[in-house]
Amino acid sequence: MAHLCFQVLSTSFFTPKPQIPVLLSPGAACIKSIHQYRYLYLKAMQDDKFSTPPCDESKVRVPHVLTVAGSDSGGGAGIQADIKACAARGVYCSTVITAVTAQNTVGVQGVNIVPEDFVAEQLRSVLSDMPPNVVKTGMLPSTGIVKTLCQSLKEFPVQALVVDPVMVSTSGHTLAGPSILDSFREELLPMADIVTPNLKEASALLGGVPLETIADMRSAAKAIHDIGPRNVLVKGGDLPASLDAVDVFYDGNDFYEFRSSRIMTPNTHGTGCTLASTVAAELAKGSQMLSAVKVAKRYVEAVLSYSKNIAIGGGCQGPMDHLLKLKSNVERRPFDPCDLFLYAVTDSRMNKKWGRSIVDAVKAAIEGGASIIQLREKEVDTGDFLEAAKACLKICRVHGVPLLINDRIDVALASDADGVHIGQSDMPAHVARALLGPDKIIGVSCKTPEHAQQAWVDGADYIGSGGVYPTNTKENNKTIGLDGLKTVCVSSKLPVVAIGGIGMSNAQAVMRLGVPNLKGVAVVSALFDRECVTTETRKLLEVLKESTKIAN
Ligand SMILES: Cc1ncc(COP(=O)(O)OP(=O)(O)O)c(N)n1
Ligand SMILES: Cc1ncsc1CCOP(=O)(O)O
Ligand SMILES: [Mg+2]
Repeated sequence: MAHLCFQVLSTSFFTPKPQIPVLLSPGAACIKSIHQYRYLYLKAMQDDKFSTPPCDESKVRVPHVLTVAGSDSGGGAGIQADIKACAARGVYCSTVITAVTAQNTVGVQGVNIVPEDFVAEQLRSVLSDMPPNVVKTGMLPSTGIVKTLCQSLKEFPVQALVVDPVMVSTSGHTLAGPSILDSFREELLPMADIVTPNLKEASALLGGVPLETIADMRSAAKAIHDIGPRNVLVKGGDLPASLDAVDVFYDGNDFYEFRSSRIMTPNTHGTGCTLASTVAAELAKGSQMLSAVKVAKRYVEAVLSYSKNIAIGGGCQGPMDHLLKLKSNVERRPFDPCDLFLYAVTDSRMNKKWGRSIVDAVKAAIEGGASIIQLREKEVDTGDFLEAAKACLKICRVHGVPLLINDRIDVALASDADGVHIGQSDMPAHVARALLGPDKIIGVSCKTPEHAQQAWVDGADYIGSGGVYPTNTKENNKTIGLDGLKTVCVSSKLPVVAIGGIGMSNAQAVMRLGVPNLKGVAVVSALFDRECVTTETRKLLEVLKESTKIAN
């Protein structure tokens, strides 16, 4: 079969030259007309038309998808979905707009087709200057636009072409009429690396055959494959009476069925565009087709599940919300140094001694008025630590109390805790920052002004300074005393919390040091090595409040 005559040699898309498709078959001439653009690609490689401009070695090539699609004013589908999906998958996305639609969650109110020559001009602008790895197409509303696109791709071949044959909107509005079907079949599909029709689109491409079963979807995938694309994904979301969502993938040799449980939500607008863009994004990053499709399916499922209850618009077709990863950070309230006022730090040995769980210890400290919690669980298995962190996080979120994890950045990431506290012998704070991103809280233990300066440079949010007084909780820990604490506070650009041997009897002495950036005390044994955590926390809170009254 024609498409088997090509093999990709290089798998890295970050080398200065694009991938090189190689004609394997001696009968290569027979495929020239079908995959003409790849032939031209090869020729262009030989002519060295593709040599990239001399580039600075220090510059990083980013995977890049060009989407050729319509704009959706509602932001759920089309160009807007494509940009969001690519961004969420870490891929640069450029855009050629073929139509501007007025639409919302109720339906499509209007469509304004961009003149063919202006689509051509946009294509030329992008393809001639910033060649994408992959082109993904969505709404192509006229035969002229389809032909213009095919012509441009012959002139500027790309590594892969993903065709989402958009025809009808989710609300039932025709976005590309039957007149484009011939140009799809004759020109665009034979150039495609994958085409991703839903049931209606697959049926339309095949002249209106009814598609009602998975067996029908397989036959359709095969029949569409015969038109020329290298791979076909027939999406079965609209399959009647099926509980699972089943998609059928056919690569010309084998069929694969992707099943996922149906997510009951009205917010499905943009699913098709998102799936195709994610396939394109994964291909641009260097994935093979099958794994790109698998990742895209999983991603769409995750976004659907995340968006299932969001309320945008009054209609019955709500959009998906792609940037789920960023979302949890946006919703979290930013770190306030005043949170350090009464910092409760748990201890696994003390919890064991008093027969309480980590979750019970945290509940009690919050009830007593702790303003921030740290799970300092040195002896707990990772799995148990993670479960405890997730459970504590639920409680902390309800009460608006930040939850930090001691030492374990992996547990903080996996539980989505608010941050970490790390010491001088842990991972450097700038590495923790790179792993945790800009929004998580990072605290660093500092005994000297030099430590404090480095913590600030590294992007920490606060420093913990001590041990102020001798303590049995941390072995071999040098005591810095009130003088050492004051020296660190005076030099620190970050807010400071004092730690080490602090309790009811000495908390006022610490707070009365009178250095403005000393924001509170962090306490382990005076809260947790006691029978009633709530009572001790309450009492300490009163002492601290008293000290601020006296200071003011
Ligand atoms: C608020 C606060 N300050 C200091 C520490 C001590 O952290 P570290 O130096 O990493 O020692 P361990 O707690 O890991 O034994 C802290 N945990 N919290
Ligand atoms: C973790 C830590 N870091 C410096 S001192 C210390 C122990 C604090 O525990 P306690 O409040 O029981 O003295
Ligand atoms: Mg530590």
